Amino acid sequence: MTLRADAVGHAFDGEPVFSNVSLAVDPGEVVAVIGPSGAGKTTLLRFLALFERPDEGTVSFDGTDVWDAPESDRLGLRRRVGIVFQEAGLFDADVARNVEYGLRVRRPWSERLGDELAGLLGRNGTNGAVREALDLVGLADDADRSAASLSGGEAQRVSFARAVAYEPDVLLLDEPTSDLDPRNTAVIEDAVDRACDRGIGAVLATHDMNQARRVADRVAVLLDGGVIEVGPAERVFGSPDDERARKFVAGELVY
Ligand SMILES: Nc1ncnc2c1ncn2[C@@H]1O[C@H](COP(=O)(O)OP(=O)(O)OP(=O)(O)O)[C@@H](O)[C@H]1O
Repeated sequence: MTLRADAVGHAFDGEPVFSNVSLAVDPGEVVAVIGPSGAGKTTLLRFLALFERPDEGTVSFDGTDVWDAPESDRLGLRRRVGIVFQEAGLFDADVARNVEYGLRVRRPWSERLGDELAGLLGRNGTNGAVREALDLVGLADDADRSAASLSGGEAQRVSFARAVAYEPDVLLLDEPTSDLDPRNTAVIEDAVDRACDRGIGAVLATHDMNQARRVADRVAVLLDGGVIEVGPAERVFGSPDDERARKFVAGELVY
């Protein structure tokens, strides 16, 4: 499934953030959105997550304009997106419960009812998906640990597992490793790779140019109120067309 923003623009309290932004993510690809603080990376991800509607432009899934669709369809489409924020946001329960939560809230209620019945019969029904997701982030043996006992890096890996557990079509990753050490960062980057090998598309907002180089197939540079450059990572980092993009990726633009 392709998630696409077309000619999206938005202003907060009369202050434009960006205009005419178009970006698509296809199955299996990682698109990095890089740009200085305040450029609107999070705002763009929030539109792609269907959290809110942009002032201008459209957001569509496989050609279906999300905000033109009936609300019930929109809720269904929203379930096809997994989101990982900068902060893990786990609740006070064990690791497995936290990951399972993703499965429960994202699935239609009829399927959840199936889980409840399975639970009443003494079987969880979601164990396989939980274990697989934890395995992706190297925490398969930590399912029973309490979330409160995790390090920040481990908590963020659980948050990633929670987002992939129900097999979304698209993952939106908003600075998922900006607070993490290199080892935990590498685990998450590897998990992104493996999730995309399974056909999940990902949009990664990051300050970390090296991360974008390592992980992204395509890169969009969001700067000065718009996407000033978008293309294969190699080209955007190697020979961008836009002079501001060149300076930005070279670390010569100071904001
Ligand atoms: N809900 C809001 N109300 C008012 N202004 C907002 C709101 N959300 C974002 N903004 C403003 O929009 C601009 C873009 O913010 P956004 O968080 O999308 O940038 P960003 O590129 O993600 O920044 P960072 O890299 O620091 O996270 C900023 O000037 C911010 O202050």
